[in-house]
Amino acid sequence: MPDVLRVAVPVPLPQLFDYRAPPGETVAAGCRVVVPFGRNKRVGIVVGHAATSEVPAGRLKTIDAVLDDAPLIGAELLATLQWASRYYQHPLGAVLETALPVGMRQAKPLPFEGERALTLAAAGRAVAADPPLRRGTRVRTLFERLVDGPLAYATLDETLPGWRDSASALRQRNFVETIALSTATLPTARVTGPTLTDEQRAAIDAVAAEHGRFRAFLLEGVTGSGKTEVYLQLIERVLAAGGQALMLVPEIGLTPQTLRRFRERFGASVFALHSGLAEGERSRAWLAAARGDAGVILGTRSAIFAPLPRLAIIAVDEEHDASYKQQDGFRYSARDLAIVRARALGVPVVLGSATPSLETLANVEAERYTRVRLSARPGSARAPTLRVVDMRRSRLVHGMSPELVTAVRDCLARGEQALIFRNRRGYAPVLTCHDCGWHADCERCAKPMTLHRARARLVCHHCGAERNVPAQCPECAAQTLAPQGHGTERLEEALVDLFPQAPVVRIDRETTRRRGALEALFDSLGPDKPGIYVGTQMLAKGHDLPNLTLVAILGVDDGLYSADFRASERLGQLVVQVSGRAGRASKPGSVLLQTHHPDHALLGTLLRGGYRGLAASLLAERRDAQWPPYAHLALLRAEAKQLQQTEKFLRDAAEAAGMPDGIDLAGPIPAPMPLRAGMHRAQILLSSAERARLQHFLPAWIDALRALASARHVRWSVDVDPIDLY
Ligand SMILES: Nc1ncnc2c1ncn2[C@@H]1O[C@H](COP(=O)(O)OP(=O)(O)OP(=O)(O)O)[C@@H](O)[C@H]1O
Ligand SMILES: [Zn+2]
Repeated sequence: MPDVLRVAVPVPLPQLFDYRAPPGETVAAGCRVVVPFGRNKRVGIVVGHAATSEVPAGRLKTIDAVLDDAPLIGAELLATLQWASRYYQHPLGAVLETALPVGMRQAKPLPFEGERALTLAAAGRAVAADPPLRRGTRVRTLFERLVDGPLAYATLDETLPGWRDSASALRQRNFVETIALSTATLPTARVTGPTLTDEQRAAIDAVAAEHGRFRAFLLEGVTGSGKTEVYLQLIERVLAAGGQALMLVPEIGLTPQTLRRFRERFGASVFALHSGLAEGERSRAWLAAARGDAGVILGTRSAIFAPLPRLAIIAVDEEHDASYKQQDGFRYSARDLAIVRARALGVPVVLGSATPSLETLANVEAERYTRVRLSARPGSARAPTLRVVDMRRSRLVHGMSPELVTAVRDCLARGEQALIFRNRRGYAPVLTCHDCGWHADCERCAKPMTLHRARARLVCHHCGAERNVPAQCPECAAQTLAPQGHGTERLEEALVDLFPQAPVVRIDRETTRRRGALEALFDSLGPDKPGIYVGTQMLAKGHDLPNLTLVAILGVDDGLYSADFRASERLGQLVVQVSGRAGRASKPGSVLLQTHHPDHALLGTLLRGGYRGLAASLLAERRDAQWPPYAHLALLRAEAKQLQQTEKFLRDAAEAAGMPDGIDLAGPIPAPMPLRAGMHRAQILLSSAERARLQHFLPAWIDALRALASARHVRWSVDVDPIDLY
């Protein structure tokens, strides 16, 4: 009778821990248990059983409590987590720590499973016909909405921003109360979708034909072609058949529109799952998924670990997006795990993008994935025209060429909206002294600090260090300190100056810090008024702005000459995605790309062949150079206070590696940013034509690294399938 439980405990140690089950009890894999751990108690997950343990019988401890009667994590999810732990070389306990919401990791009863909703209380219902509330006020609006029945908090968040203040006013008069509804009883607001285009219908049919079978699809649809509509209708079919759907998006905060569209279509069975949620809400969504109450989980990266017993389809929108890869701790790719889970479950998975990653395109080329296409925008909308503006001979106005300024003026005169894209927040990327050439650098990163003028601070965008703006040059005492270059803050100032009549809305991390700020900014300009958006890549993602017809792209030049192997791919994706915001409805859109390098090969390829042309040429380059997707990488990063410590560790690591068969080992080499936040950084890059060779090699090597004396003085990590070498 095997009575040893193998338990994963959320600690950064690679092994499982053995415990004895309480006498006479069986505890299934996937259940949470409370275990004594050192001097503390921990909540762990039972991963398996064994007949015997290496721990001597006398020292084998018994678990304190079993928290779940039935497994909280089903067999498929547990298997996926174990696979991910092995593949990404990260301890299973720590993997579980990433996968489970905090609420699930506590030795507490599970939070209640209902959905919080606001409803009229008895006093409110009594006056429902003629409420004593002034007409046209927000309080009255909220009240009137509730007359039709209870509304979930989530629905109110989507449809009545700021409703909480009105709710407290109503609560004071005992007109409303909060109740917990099971999701099944919540009224759903159903909106039907548009008539599909032939291509959309073909895409849906192709995927739906694989219901109940694993198959990976690339939904390659130009920007604005209606990919979201394809996901929505596929999910509709899955729900009708009693299944659940998992939909991953890069960042929910950036695209509140998406959540709104899902809620309109599927009502309260849609649960959002992302890091911006309060802990209680996260747990609630997670449990609703686990119990099968949630029909759709719409979430960011970590939602890939949602337990979904009836999962029947997975969709990953903007699959090329870097946010799917976690960049610290457990460095998994949610996009890749979507494939792993879909295969384990035997369900279709759809990766969608207008600018697919080269990995995914290579998988299509190798016939592992099936491509379905949306080649045009629905209705009268056309793809925008792209033109390169040569800055070399023009006299710039606040960093903008006269051509660009004219185009913005014309756009506003037509009553339309323009988007000025610059991927640099702050006022100016550098502050220099005109007399002696001094510039303000971060001492801990040896890189220029960005001037934030409104806050009157210099900020390092690499480590977050801040300081006051000096009144005079610290080197030569001249009073000639001047900002160099243009960030979004400075462009905003310039645009207000140039176009005093037009509203200018800046969208970047500074202006959207508060919850709901992004939506408020979009609302402030509204869908029809003429005006200007200026901002960073936050503006590149998924926004659907019908009156936006001009996109101006500034400052891509850094990206043209970056050393990172993925820089060209990323730049192409960014340009195409930002461009895709123009002309999405009936009016035609145009894009101006301002550069000092109009003859650069990348721009030429992009202009002539679009993203597909660029991707084909980049794939050929990667094949020649044996870079991913034609090779597989693992990166050992190390950093320490002293350079010698980093170097010593990496030399030892290289020695421990020896000369593994079929694996190229490059390094130790300095990291692209050799100094960051005061730490000296370097790395070793492993590369192999065969994934299996790396997978075979890494575990023993990592064990050896853990045992190195020099490892004690450094922070190190191994990144499997790194998306950059930064
Ligand atoms: N069949 C259709 N008929 C009419 N309008 C449609 C149809 N399908 C989608 N649309 C509309 O077209 C616009 C773009 O669709 P959607 O946002 O789904 O595109 P997308 O491919 O996801 O775009 P992107 O990748 O650029 O974010 C939306 O306003 C959507 O409502
Ligand atoms: Zn710094």
